[in-house]
Amino acid sequence: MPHRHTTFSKFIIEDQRRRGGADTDLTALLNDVQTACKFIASAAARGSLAPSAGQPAVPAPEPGVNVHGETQKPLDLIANEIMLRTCEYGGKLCGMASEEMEEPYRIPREYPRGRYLLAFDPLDGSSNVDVNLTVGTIFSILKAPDGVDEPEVEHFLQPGTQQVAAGFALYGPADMIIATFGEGVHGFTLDREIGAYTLTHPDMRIPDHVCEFAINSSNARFWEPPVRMYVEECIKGSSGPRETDFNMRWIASLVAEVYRILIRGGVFLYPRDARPTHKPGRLRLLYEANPIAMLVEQAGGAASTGRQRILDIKPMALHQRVPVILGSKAEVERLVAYHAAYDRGEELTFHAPLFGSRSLFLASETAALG
Ligand SMILES: O=P(O)(O)OC[C@H]1O[C@](O)(COP(=O)(O)O)[C@@H](O)[C@@H]1O
Ligand SMILES: [Mg+2]
Ligand SMILES: [Mg+2]
Repeated sequence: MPHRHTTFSKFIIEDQRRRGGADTDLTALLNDVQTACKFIASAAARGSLAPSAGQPAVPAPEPGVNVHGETQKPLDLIANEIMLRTCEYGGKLCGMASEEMEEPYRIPREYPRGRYLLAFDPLDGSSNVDVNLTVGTIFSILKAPDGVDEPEVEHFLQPGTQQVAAGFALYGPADMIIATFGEGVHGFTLDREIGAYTLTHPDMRIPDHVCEFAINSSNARFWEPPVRMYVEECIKGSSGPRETDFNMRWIASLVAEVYRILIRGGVFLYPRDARPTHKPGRLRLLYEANPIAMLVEQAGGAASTGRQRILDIKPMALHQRVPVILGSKAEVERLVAYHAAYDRGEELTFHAPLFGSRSLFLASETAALG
């Protein structure tokens, strides 16, 4: 077992040796990613204060509206610039894809190119920046197909099972990195005194016991019946079919929700819904759902769209959205079973004080979702 307080860099090298294959390119790339996260952590921690003397001035473009139609926050773009500038010159990458950039970013010709692709969400939970809540950065590392050093969109469209490493940084009361390098999930806390992420949570496992669910209930009227039924049962608690009480959480920061689930179990849902914008879901496959799904599965949980294992999805577009249901395995399997029963046209039966007196749902309900 690695020694606690082992640094992130040392852990990666030891982990590779233990698993019989040093990959200095991957180690170097992961070190660039952790350096970028330190810079973003420092920028996030300064909040509305001007950049400190020691912090590199990051000339970020003016915030606008990104490819998703979302208004960008200044920190979205500062974080994006930090990721690009910190990871582009190390010689391990041939391209990057970001939530904040419509097209892939190719490594400038003056830098050597490598065999990896990096997809990232520079700042996750952006709506929480102005209210000083936990945000993060999500990253996914893939191999570029052999011979490719001018990556096109299609080269990033690999199923999540092809990821060689994935993780997220948390910028909160403590700054952390939660990562998997293909075997297990490990948590590192930034020791601000020495400026290093050190191992504090080796081999994280998602507890099976569940008493919390996370979903944005303000969207309830748009949900499909399987999701409605699941949430209704949780809300009914010990007086309902689940015979146990549940608590609800919604932080509106995927990274913070997933970290909570890694620590104390539970389930997170951002399902597809009837709104034209959310029919395919809200979260993005390449740099949100896939890296998180790899972490969750490596920690003994499950991640599904409700109908398909997320890591098996063949991506069709760089910024593709997918429904996301993840967390403690048994809960995800329960939701998958509800979706399957529903898609077979079976009636989903529950008593619905919240949704009015109707207690039976028929497959025709799906019609509204098209
Ligand atoms: O605002 P909503 O609908 O509650 O959605 C919150 C979700 O959107 C996100 O903020 C999307 O991520 P970004 O902030 O990177 O765009 C997730 O972190 C979070 O789970
Ligand atoms: Mg995000
Ligand atoms: Mg983001």
